[in-house]
Amino acid sequence: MLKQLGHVKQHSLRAGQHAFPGDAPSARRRPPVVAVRASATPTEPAPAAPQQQPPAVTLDDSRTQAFMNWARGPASIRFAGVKPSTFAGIRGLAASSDIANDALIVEVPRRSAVVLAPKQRNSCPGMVTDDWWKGAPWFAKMGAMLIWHKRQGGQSPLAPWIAQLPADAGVPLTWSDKQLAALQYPYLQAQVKEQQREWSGLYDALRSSGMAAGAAAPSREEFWWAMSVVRSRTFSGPYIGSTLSDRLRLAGLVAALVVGNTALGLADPQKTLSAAIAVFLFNVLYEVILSRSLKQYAICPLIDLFNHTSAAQSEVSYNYFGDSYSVVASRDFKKGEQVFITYGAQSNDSLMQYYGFAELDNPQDTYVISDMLRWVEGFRPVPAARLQALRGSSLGAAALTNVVVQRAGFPAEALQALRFLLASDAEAAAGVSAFSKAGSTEAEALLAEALACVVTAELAAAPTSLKEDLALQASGSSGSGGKKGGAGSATAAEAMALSFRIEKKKVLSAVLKNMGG
Ligand SMILES: C[S@@+](CC[C@H](N)C(=O)[O-])C[C@H]1O[C@@H](n2cnc3c(N)ncnc32)[C@H](O)[C@@H]1O
Repeated sequence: MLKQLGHVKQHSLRAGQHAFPGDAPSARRRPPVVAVRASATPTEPAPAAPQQQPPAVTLDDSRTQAFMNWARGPASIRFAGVKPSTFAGIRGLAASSDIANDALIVEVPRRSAVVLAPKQRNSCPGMVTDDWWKGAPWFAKMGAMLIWHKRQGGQSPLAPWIAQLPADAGVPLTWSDKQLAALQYPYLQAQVKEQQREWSGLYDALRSSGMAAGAAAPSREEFWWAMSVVRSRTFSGPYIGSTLSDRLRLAGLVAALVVGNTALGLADPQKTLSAAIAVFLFNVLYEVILSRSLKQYAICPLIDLFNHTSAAQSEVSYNYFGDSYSVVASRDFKKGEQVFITYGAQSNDSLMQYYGFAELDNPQDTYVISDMLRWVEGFRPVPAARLQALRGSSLGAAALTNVVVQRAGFPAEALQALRFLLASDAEAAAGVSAFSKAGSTEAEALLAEALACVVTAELAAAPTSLKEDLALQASGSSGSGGKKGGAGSATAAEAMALSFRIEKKKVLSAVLKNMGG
């Protein structure tokens, strides 16, 4: 085993999109949840039964061998106890020997990672213009960096890592409308359409004014591939402006100035020393403060082979003293087991959109009801004046749009809006603000009935039931007769869409169960 990191200053990094709250669909921000019935104790999702892990099949194709030789050779990646393997066809890292809790498993020096620091200069010289670089979002810059390295071929110091990247990230971004429809989930379908528009815009901007003179533009497929790879493999965390060696250099420089000043008799030695200490401390404190607000992004070869489970506790950390990224085991692993890390608390919506898979019984999963008002109207027509009053209130109709439902219940704003809509004219005269808390037993019973109707209607609107989907999955078919193939193929997309919609329907069924329905 490599040395343990217990005493070393570390900063945890998170999977890419977490760093950008503005990037994250609002659905990923979990609102406070309110049980739909005051009397009902919301049941937490039952702890998932330990799942039978598929056996590890060691990967020893020539690309993997070249990559591992590069990792332990020129890239100076330190690793112990893990090896690339597949598990039911999915590549990941298996324990090659027993691993003890707290053991350092992988450590990647910064120079062997693809890193984007704040205000980093154009890192694709001769390929993109400085103007494009300044205005592009982080994942487009890192995508351009991947393409830049790819174009360097064998000249790139990262060539063996680039060569073994997946040819298709398998995310819904590139799915057909039919495949997107198989998600049976309007919220994510809308998110993916929005992403397609955004990424098309980024590509058009790159083509129209972003390429340096004489450089050929990548194809749209290549640019989207690079950005998808980036979004599914990047971790982000606080940015530390200087490494330890930078700081030691600064301390050396300050010390030299003090000695020089004193030797030449230019100033009072006591004052010079105080000023030097102040300069050094200011520099250190400035960077500590800076590191809280600035982010760095990193794709770390080998670490990027860890798959995710929300049950794992290991995260990627930046190790300041070693200027490296590392992963430490958060429990014991037996030889042959898959070693997972966590990409952070993520619902299946973001796992599906940016990583192309849905986690079974994901405790972080939610269900976003795009248009709750539609189902409320089905339960009981809402007078136009009442709706008008809701729209004009501080809550607004947004309280019933993209409503994030957790297994334990509905968000407080949706409940408040619904109580207001269901109230009698006399009660509603008090205004929306009077409905933030539970009302009379009868009013709450009516609310629970309306919510059960909403959930049932959302489930019924899906073309297939949970039972049918489970039967389809058990039969080994994804239901559309797509052609067979690996990740990114029609069959893989349909199988992913099927497992995703099963998980979504399980969330809604749990909501109904928690309501006593
Ligand atoms: C950081 S990479 C992990 C290594 C990846 N499996 C590979 O072969 O390169 C993230 C990608 O791995 C896959 N992945 C990660 N965790 C997974 C899981 N629990 N189930 C299925 N696929 C997973 C997804 O395709 C995701 O986009």
